[in-house]
Amino acid sequence: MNIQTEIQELVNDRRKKFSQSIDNGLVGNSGYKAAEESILIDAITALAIGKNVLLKGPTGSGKTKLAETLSNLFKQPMHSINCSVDLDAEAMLGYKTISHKEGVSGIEFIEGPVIKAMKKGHLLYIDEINMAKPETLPILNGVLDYRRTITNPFTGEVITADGSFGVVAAINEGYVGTVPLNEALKNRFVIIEVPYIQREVLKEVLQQQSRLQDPKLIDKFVTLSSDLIIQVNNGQVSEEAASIRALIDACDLAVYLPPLRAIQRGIVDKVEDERERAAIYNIAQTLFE
Ligand SMILES: Nc1ncnc2c1ncn2[C@@H]1O[C@H](COP(=O)(O)OP(=O)(O)OP(=O)(O)O)[C@@H](O)[C@H]1O
Repeated sequence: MNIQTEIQELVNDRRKKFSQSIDNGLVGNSGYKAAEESILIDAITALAIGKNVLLKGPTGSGKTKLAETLSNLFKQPMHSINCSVDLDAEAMLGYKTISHKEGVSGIEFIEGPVIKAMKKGHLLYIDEINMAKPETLPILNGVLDYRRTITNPFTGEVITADGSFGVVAAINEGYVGTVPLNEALKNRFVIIEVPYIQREVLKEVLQQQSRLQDPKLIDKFVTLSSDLIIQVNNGQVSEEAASIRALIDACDLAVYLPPLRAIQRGIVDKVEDERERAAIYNIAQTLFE
């Protein structure tokens, strides 16, 4: 068998195994539920063959949930970096500190998430990758390409990642405070789009993750979400109005408060623009009054 066929079989086996896990519900009730199966299968396949995966989607679309689900499926713990303008090499790689062991003082290096994940062959999750300053992440270029290697600038140690090391990143393009992702960085990833789930899949997620149990109310919230997504696509309201996180908040509140007030607190008031807020509230009124 030539090497290409072998790789193909490896991937097929892994896909089969994971498709079965998905079919058998091993992703679990609290796992990521995909709008289309290809999202999960492609992310699994890319990781299985050693590609870096970039999850691209709006706020509250389940990117973190998907990363956690991948970590569970691969049985690989996940180490996270949360990007911000303050992110620096120390937050990614680690830092030196004074240690006192058995009465002797010395300098110790405390490993950060990148080094830990590389050495242990775990997953590295880089959240909001486009929130970091453009000059911060290039230090990871060698980690993110075929070299899988970094020279720790604080210790001089050359680290090559364990074979099972994997990288998942998340990006929310266009969100306030983000910068366009550097091309060389983006080029090192396979892109998986993570859209908002709708209809039956959304219903399942609400049933499993929110406190709300009333099936009629859940159906109305699912319709509200579809209507909001239409408005988002028409450019009438901003993407965050359709966030599943916000919808779960509104459903949870609706167990205790009148639904319209729950929607006001959970969804409407999270949106900045006055006109958008009024548009969302009007849609909710037509469904819940
Ligand atoms: N497809 C999905 N399957 C399961 N849960 C989902 C899905 N989409 C959203 N959720 C739920 O919605 C909430 C928000 O999801 P999550 O935090 O993963 O979003 P995110 O895309 O990482 O958001 P952000 O960009 O703001 O960090 C979580 O409670 C998550 O469980």
